[in-house]
Amino acid sequence: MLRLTDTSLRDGSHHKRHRFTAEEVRSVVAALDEAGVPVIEVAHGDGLGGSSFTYGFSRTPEQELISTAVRTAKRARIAVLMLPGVGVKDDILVAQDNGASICRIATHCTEADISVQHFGLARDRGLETVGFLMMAHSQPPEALAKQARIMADAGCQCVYVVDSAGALVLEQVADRVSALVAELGDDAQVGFHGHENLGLGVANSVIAARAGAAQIDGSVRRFGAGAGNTPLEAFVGVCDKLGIATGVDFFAIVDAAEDVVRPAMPEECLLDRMALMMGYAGVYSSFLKHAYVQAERYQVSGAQILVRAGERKLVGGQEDQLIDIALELRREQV
Ligand SMILES: CC[C@H](O)CC(=O)C(=O)O
Ligand SMILES: [Mn+2]
Repeated sequence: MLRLTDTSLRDGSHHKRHRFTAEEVRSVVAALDEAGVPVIEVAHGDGLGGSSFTYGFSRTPEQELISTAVRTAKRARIAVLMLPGVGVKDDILVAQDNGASICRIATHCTEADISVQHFGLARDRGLETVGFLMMAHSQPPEALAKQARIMADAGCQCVYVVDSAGALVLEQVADRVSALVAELGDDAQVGFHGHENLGLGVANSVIAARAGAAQIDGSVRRFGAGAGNTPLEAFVGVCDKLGIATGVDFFAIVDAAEDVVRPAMPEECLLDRMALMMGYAGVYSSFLKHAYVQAERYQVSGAQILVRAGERKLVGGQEDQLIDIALELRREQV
């Protein structure tokens, strides 16, 4: 059975500018759990420890949201995400004390070696582990496979091809997933995390599953960064039609999307000009809200900021360079 993880309470945190309340987490977890979603990720959008001036402060401490999710879920397991350097190892331990049982460690897709001690710690503590190779469009399949090997050797049980920019197109997903499957064999599973910036989340996820991915991420109602993530309810429906078992009830997840998750969203995640630029230029989806802020502050085009961010090949953590780009555009205008 394909294992699905809903990321709306983590990736959706970017779209909501990290303003989740405990009540929203309770109602979303209850609805997804009832629909049979097996894993629900909860954390600040930028992972454990992300609440900061750089990334935006959480309205509710993330550990409180995690323990609320754990207390609410009857069957689903609660996962957390952390980026080494944004969070620290103690954050993982606190999340485990609060009941999280899956630890997802994310690095830029050329930097897997910074995750080694985190996977070691998580496995020593009995946590299930997942690795995120972010911005996977930026590296060829063979290079990604080598990075996946580093994670698997460190104790990662499933390495994800993470299309952070929503820039991968069909075969590009298949090639990357297949390369990881070939490299990892029985040592670790492979997963896929998509974004909708070119409107391909569901198609890319089907292709990933056909190429051997055993775990797929999505967010109900696309509630995620950029144009959002693969809409999980649509993906479940497509899987039903293709005969791919997910264990999730299509009708229940559609109701959850409409009646519970949508009211928790500030607005729909749009496939608009800014989102399309990210997919086209290969920009980290979580830069979207930061680009809006700098475009407004310096009165320049947000789309142009994103196009230049793609040209500069910025990676997560370089949000401040959006300010440099905005200033550059401003100087050119003057
Ligand atoms: C900041 C972490 C990032 O949002 C992880 C992720 O979901 C992605 O790279 O797509
Ligand atoms: Mn994402």
